[in-house]
Amino acid sequence: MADAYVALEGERVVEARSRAPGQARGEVVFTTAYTGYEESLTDPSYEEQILTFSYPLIGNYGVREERFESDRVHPRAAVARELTDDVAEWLESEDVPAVDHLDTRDVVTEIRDEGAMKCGISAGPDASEEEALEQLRQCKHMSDHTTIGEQVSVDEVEVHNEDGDGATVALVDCGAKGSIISSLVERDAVVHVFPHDATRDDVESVDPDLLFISNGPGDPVNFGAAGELVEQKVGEVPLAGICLGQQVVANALGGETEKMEFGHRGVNQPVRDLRSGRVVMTTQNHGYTVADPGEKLDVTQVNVNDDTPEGLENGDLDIITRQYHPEANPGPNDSLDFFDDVLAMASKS
Ligand SMILES: NC(=O)CC[C@H](N)C(=O)O
Repeated sequence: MADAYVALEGERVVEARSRAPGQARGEVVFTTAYTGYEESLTDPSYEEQILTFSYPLIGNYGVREERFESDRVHPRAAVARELTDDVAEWLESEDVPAVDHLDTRDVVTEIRDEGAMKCGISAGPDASEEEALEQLRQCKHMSDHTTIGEQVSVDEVEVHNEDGDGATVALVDCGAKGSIISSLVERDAVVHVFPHDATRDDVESVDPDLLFISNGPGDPVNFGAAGELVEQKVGEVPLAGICLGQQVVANALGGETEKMEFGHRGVNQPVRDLRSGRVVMTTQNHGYTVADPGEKLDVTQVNVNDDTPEGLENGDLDIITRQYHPEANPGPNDSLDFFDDVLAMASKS
């Protein structure tokens, strides 16, 4: 007998098995990544979403903290065909509901056909179809999480590699993955991590060589302070951005973003560099995209599958951004040279 229910927009309820009890709601998304469940489940960009794994067996190499991208699980719930006990116990200890033993091919197909959708989950001994539907009714659209930045950002400035010899980076934490910080630190940068609503004065107090806008969850228009900072600092200091960071930079410089039908989430998204013609495999996790880069930014890289902008640049203003995750984790390391490029830009400033 089912002890978990997944209610999808349109009020279709799918029966499942509870692996970690609780009630949850969020936009249901899927990742096609076949490894890297620890990294995905701790990626702050999944805040307020329900993460479905299209790969059928999740957890087969355990759970190790050193692979975490932040200090907690961010999706509101996890859905898989089969979750191992290790993962189920971890999610239960984090109070994050998890369900399995449902046909995830069916859920993924529905999202692909109908687009990103709201979802409600009820799991455990007290689970009911009605509760799953109630969660669904209370679910908000991702763009309506207007204060999501507060949920995922540091409260106070943190400094990494204070004695480093490299560039001074002001990283605006909109929900930064740990691997972005470690990729910069490995290149000897001194990284000052600022709250999502840092002001121009805050950032100028460290006299940065590079202003870096991190990844983060939801609609980039809800990160107004970061956008304002970009507007104020453009031309004065080199600028870099990853994922939400690319979107914030584009919006601040006269471009526009929009919600995608069902987004890109996985570790084998092909990206073509328009200058070299080279294609790299990339890690992605985004539901919004740059619809119009504006006049100041050139599209330098595109997604091979749907032509959406994957890289934006302005050589005169020293701006480089990526829609994908060059820091990988999970996923391929093919585009780690992004960090060398942005730090080279910082050192000539
Ligand atoms: N990984 C991210 O930074 C995600 C960017 C943005 N929140 C989106 O969903 O498009």
